[in-house]
Amino acid sequence: MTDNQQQTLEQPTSFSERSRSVSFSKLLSKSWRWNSNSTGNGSTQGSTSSHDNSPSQSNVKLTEMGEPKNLLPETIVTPADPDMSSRFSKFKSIFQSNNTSPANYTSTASKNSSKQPDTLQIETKEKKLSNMITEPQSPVLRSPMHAHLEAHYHPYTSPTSKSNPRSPMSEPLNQESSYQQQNLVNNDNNINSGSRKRSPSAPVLPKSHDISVIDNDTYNSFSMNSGYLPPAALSSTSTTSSPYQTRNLSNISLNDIKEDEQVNKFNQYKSPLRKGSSGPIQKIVSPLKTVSQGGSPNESQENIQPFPSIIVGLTDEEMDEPQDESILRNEIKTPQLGSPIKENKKLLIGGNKEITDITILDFQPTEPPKVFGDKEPKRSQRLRTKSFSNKFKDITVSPKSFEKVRLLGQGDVGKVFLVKQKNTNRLYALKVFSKSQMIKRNKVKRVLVEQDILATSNHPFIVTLYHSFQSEDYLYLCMEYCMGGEFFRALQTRKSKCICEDDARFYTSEVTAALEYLHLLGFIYRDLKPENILLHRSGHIMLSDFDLSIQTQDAKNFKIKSPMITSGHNQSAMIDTKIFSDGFRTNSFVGTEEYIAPEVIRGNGHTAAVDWWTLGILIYEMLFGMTPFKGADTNKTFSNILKNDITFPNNNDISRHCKDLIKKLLCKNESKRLGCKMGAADIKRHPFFKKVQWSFLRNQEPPLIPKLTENGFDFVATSAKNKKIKNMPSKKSQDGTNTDKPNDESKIDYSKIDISLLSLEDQEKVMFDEPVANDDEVPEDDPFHNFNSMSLMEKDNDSMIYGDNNSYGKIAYTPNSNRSRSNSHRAFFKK
Ligand SMILES: Nc1ncnc2c1ncn2[C@@H]1O[C@H](COP(=O)(O)OP(=O)(O)OP(=O)(O)O)[C@@H](O)[C@H]1O
Repeated sequence: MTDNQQQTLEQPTSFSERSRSVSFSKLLSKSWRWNSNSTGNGSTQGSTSSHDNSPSQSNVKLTEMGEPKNLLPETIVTPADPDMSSRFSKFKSIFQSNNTSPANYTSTASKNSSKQPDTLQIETKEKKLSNMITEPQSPVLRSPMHAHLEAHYHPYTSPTSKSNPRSPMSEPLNQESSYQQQNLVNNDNNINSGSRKRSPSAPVLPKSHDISVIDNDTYNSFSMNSGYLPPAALSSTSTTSSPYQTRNLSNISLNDIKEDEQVNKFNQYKSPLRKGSSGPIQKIVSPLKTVSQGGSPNESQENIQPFPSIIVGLTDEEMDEPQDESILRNEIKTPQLGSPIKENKKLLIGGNKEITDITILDFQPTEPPKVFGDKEPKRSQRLRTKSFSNKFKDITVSPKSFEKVRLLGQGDVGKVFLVKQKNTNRLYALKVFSKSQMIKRNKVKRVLVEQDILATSNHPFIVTLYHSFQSEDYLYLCMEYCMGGEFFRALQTRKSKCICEDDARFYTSEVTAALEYLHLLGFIYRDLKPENILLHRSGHIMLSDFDLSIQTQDAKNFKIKSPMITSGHNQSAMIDTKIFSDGFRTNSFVGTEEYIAPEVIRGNGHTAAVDWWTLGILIYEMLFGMTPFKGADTNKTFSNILKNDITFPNNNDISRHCKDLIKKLLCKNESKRLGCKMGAADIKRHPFFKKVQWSFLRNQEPPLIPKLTENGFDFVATSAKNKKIKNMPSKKSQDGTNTDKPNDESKIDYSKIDISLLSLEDQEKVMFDEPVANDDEVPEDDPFHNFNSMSLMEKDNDSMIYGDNNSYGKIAYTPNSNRSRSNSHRAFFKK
């Protein structure tokens, strides 16, 4: 299809107004509490949804689940505990004060948790329950996201920020708002097309929410009181009339981080979708003990589970079978290193009969030899003992090794900077997370997952992690700089906001390969969307942003010796990737509104099949410039996702095979969806990909090549300007005194500085000035102890060198004229 032809496609009218990109996940990290004093009011602050499909307009008033510090702000104060004398004690204390649920984080944290918060927690929950029963009307759903957003975008007018001064987010978020606006400007500068703005990472939400949710003839009706939808789903059922809702929220990623609670609810409730279901149908296991740092502080005592708990779905027959308890706990009884695991038939491989070719080796690390005797540093072995750890060595850089070039993007707890390594001139994308923000918003486990996936991955279509390290106040992930930025932006530069089928096939095949790889490692990505696909300077894709992903099993313990190779296809071997997540379900509410799979909305647990659903939406969006189920509001979108059949704009240019692929990926029944049998292999075998040479994907000519425009960012000038600022900013210690010291790091005691009191500009300076904290300096009871600091071996470094054709400049995307001739196996060998 030519570009001109593309212009004839139906243009979605609302699309130009749509802005998107934020993951709900980033915002719904906390649970909810019933708050009769909530500032929100459905009748006064925004109309409730008139969603006509709602059978039960049950309304409730919820607010962010009170962290203890919300209720008792004084508990935030760093306690004068002699055990907390380390530089990290302030985070430990914040962490502990946030952590009311002992099992959620480290054992030490739990030991130190006071009883008071727990009591409050329980009382709050009881109140919530009783209110749910007794208070029938006028609910307003208020979430941390609302508070965040109102403060974020309307710092002067936000009722939340005014009336809820104890919100942990108000102050920092108000600070952030200007930054984000600035960031928006930066982002806008990056593209020539201004037709559809990308929202920053935090969306504006309406001030009131209608809790009525999707009525679905096919899938039953639910209401708030049914408890079927997780709070995140409910929260996202936004109304449209709030003055605060200045942009569409459809691409906010959803994430109720409280996976443990979700799991428990899920475990207890009887799904209306399961005919004949008469009791709990899942068992909970927690195979990821290594990632057990996170979790919500808001769990009730009885719901305590180490994160992330994974639901293992068992069939009814399986439920009747007596289960070996150790299997249910996912324990692997393998006495010797390297011994094949015998007959661990169910949980490892989901009872799939076809997996007999798989031999799984136990890579459970043995105790590392103690070369230091008693003085062995107490550093975390989380990543160091993984099979891929020989890719890494001890950290070789620190924040000071980098010089900021510019801000690339911003999430709610992290900022991504383009940086230049001072001594090598290499360019990187440095993602910097504020520790205090992560603790306050329960994102600790998320960043560990992200680090895990990035460190584990070694794939051409997954962004490379070069260094990860921490300072006292920040965590750093130093990644390959993807010069082409977001694929979303590249799409926006096309006149029709879409690309032709052939080009879509290219991107789809690369995304499929990346998902296949992730699934092979046991990860479910869960947040596929054009915003999370970055473009390498070559034009190939790079998946990024893994903080919503989940590991379905502890992949470090398994290695495929002889993977099942499927036959019958005309080219490269197909691996059954589904076995790596087979039988696992998790019920977090994660994803992005327009991309979210029906099973996630239903709150019925989901599997790796959600990634194939999102792939279907992605293909659709690439081809038609809009997503297929977008509604006027979130309710409608969810309703459409659950009920509507897929329809295509009237366009004959899209082939039958392509439509068939989309239809099969967007099958609402996940057990019939393409990919449900053998994962990626099912997708790769679809006729749409008939001509795709899977083994040669990275040698194909990409359709769009990012090119730097002439008027690139003037790094030299900026750099000179930065150097003029010689002194460190004025700093206030936590007791309020001005430390006002010059930029002499040896004299700055960072442990006494409350970074959040600094201006954003000054915070950034600290980001690039703090000394690195080596792993053995981070106490075992520090919430970030398990964030390993490591550097990739130099030989693997393929990052861009600063100065290569203004590699920091503005980007344009040029169609690749070589593409049509070169995308074949033969053309590759002719070169
Ligand atoms: N490796 C990279 N190269 C170039 N740009 C990047 C890179 N990583 C991230 N970015 C930019 O920074 C933005 C934010 O990054 P990322 O999505 O990882 O952060 P986040 O906090 O998870 O944000 P979000 O809330 O949008 O998911 C991205 O949308 C992208 O524009």
